[in-house]
Amino acid sequence: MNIGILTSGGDAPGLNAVIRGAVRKGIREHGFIFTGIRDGWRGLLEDDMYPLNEVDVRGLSGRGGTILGTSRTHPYSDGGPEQMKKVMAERGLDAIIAIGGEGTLSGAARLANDEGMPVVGVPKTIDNDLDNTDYTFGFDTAAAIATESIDRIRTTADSHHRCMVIEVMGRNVGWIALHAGMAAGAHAVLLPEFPVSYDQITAWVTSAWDRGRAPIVVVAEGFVPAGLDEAVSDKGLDKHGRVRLGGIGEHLAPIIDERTGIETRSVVLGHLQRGGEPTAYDRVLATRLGMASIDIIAQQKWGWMAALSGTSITHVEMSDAVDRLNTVPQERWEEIQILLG
Ligand SMILES: Nc1ncnc2c1ncn2[C@@H]1O[C@H](COP(=O)(O)OP(=O)(O)O)[C@@H](O)[C@H]1O
Ligand SMILES: O=P(O)(O)OC[C@H]1O[C@](O)(COP(=O)(O)O)[C@@H](O)[C@@H]1O
Ligand SMILES: [Mg+2]
Repeated sequence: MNIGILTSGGDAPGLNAVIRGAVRKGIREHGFIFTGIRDGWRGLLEDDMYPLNEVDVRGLSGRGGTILGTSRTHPYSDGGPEQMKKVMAERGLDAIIAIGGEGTLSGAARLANDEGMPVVGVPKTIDNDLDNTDYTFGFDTAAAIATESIDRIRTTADSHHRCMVIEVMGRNVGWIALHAGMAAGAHAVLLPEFPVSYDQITAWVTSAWDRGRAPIVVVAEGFVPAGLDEAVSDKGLDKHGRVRLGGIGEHLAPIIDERTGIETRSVVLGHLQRGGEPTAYDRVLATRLGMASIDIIAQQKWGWMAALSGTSITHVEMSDAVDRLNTVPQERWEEIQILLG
């Protein structure tokens, strides 16, 4: 079999480890050959691809980014499934491994289930917003980078007796904010799932200040202050029409400053959270998921993806994983509140 591999959506540390795991296992166990498709669905629509062999994936488990490149190109644009089928036939591709988040896998599920295409998936995202898999690779690395950044910001906050607001990624879920906030000992943690009033934020900041601490506020980019209808975003749309989140940190800092009298600054961690080497946890998870995608192909389970359940790698239907977002549950929110303020 000739297997095409593509990476789509925002990059996540561990993508290269998936590619290496899949290619190694596919070649060694099944004698498959591989084709690297550039920049997600764009490469499949535009026939931009190249042969991928064992030498190409050498030493990749710890390398950040994706050697294949990525994009947010929609699979139903520019000729859509019919064009992809034509390219696959010309190239002799027998199956596609799509490595992506909820957007990419929604597309992959449609291509497999509605168009009859031989597509399987591997879940990735720093946001950890995919259902039916316990954790996605990239999340552990992003939470670790955010934690280290908050630790660093704390020393400057302490020195200047300031409040610092740190805005982290995550789109409409608060996993990165929750884990980094808990790991770094933040005094306020603000998640998209649970609106919080300015009064409550002010109370947490003041309580930390009154104990002699420089208050640390971690806010997820998708957080919606109580009373507002939608996330505070000042960045408009990306070139594919998707809302670009970000701006809540800059929104909150002057409000906290004015209400508490504590000098307040905000920092946006941004793409730093996605860059560089994956943690050991993400390397192992990504490698195992990549290898499992080969089992799914060997069993011709089109429309399925590899997933993590506890410590085991399982196979689940992609459509189930994208049905709903994996949001932070109420009990995790209640759990962290005892630590705030
Ligand atoms: N329901 C859908 N069906 C088909 N394609 C989709 C769907 N939702 C999103 N996409 C495509 O997948 C791309 C990647 O999704 P995005 O959310 O940006 O990244 P990720 O795959 O990491 O979640 C989007 O830009 C869009 O082109
Ligand atoms: O890289 P961009 O296009 O600025 O997008 C930023 C978004 O990508 C992410 O880093 C990852 O999102 P996806 O997994 O959906 O690609 C989000 O946390 C963030 O909102
Ligand atoms: Mg997404």
